[in-house]
Amino acid sequence: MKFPGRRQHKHYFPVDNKNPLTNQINRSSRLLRNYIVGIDQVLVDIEAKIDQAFLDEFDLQRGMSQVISDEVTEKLYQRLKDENLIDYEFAGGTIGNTMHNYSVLADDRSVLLGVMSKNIHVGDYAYRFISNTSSRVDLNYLQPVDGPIGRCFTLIDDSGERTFGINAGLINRLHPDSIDESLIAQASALVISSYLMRTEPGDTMTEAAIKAVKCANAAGVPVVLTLGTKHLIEKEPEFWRQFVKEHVNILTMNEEEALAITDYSDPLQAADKCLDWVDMVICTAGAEGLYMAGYVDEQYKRETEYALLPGFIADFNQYEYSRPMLLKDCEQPLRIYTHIAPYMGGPDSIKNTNGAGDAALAAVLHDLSANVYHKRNVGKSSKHVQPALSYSSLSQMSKYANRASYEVLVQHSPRLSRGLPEREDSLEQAYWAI
Ligand SMILES: Nc1ncnc2c1ncn2[C@@H]1O[C@H](COP(=O)(O)OP(=O)(O)OP(=O)(O)O)[C@@H](O)[C@H]1O
Ligand SMILES: O=c1[nH]cnc2c1ncn2[C@@H]1O[C@H](CO)[C@@H](O)[C@H]1O
Repeated sequence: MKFPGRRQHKHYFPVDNKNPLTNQINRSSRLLRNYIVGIDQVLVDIEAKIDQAFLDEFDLQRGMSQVISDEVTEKLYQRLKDENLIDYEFAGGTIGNTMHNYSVLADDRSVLLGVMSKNIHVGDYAYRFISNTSSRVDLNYLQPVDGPIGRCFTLIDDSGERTFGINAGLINRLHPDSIDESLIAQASALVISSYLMRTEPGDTMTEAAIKAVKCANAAGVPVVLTLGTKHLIEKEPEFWRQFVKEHVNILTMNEEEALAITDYSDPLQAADKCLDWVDMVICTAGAEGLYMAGYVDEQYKRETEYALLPGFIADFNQYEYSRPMLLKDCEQPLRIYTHIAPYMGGPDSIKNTNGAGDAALAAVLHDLSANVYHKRNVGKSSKHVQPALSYSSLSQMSKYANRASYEVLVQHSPRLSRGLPEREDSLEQAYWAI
């Protein structure tokens, strides 16, 4: 497992130095591995450039992720083909992307739960999904189904706004019996999305997801929820508040979803509100960058060396150098916050923002699982006197998340094709130093 950049010696791992006293990871003994689990509606993205008239013709609401019938799907697909509008067809799904990106960044195992067609033919969607997914993503637990996986028409208009049309296939047929409880209980995190609750009568996905969540809660495995799309939250904000409060440890959202669940349009204020319900919050805010919020016990707080920032909470970044903790592990909890502007001010030209938030989450998951990995293998390290949730500080994680998002913005696909460079040619070493 590697992090990008060169960390200062005491923060850097794996450790180059082979001195057995300073490096307790003995490379000749077998290291204890860890993994994360995600559940998704297994989808292939079909991306095309369209205009408003196209959306109107197919009765699609701009900016939304909406389910479309087989009949509409066939007409829509035919139109895209006839007019040569399709840019690419590639594995997608918000959690599928996150697991893939995590495995690419961490060069380590993640497990994806969902369905997969029993009969696969070269070139079909199921084939494409598998062949566009990192070999580090363990697909052995997918539940076979007698029919197609889903298709997600990712329709991009001139302003860059994307509208999703989902042809569900059998994506919501994941059965609770396919949730292996011991797999979940031993994971470093369980990652789900609000989309898993958008099902039709007869579907079993929601039940399966709830089973996995309850199992993770009982085993003390952090549950990570990504809010998916604001419209789902706007429909039932109270349900989501309750769900998040009862079951979720880490909440990820963009500023629109944050507004839908908290009623606050200021991402910092919204993140702060969410700390009433969860242990850690990641709120992406497009061109404004990224906010993170969490808890630390008073005795472990660390002051930032950056300038203090004004905002809804004055000097909100004061303790951003602290490593976040679960609220239950804090004797005297202190709320900590950080903000980071887009990496290098954002790319000169954005190819596509689709999946930028998924990539940020993948980076945070890498940091979280690195902490579990290190704790399992070097349990006596002074690093683990503090029962922290992550390996790095809130500030450091936000840099990593931001860097991963940038990589997605400058390519067409929401999935990374390689890890991040260990050294950044374009950056001072100091960017990664703390
Ligand atoms: N217009 C932009 N300019 C610069 N950076 C951007 C821009 N849009 C996004 N980013 C970067 O990407 C990150 C995530 O963006 P965004 O808030 O759009 O995610 P999202 O809406 O959750 O994406 P998705 O749901 O597609 O994964 C931001 O924190 C920022 O670093
Ligand atoms: O209903 C859905 N379920 C699962 N994933 C979805 C849904 N709608 C859109 N995306 C996925 O979100 C990713 C970008 O974050 C896209 O790749 C798309 O596949």
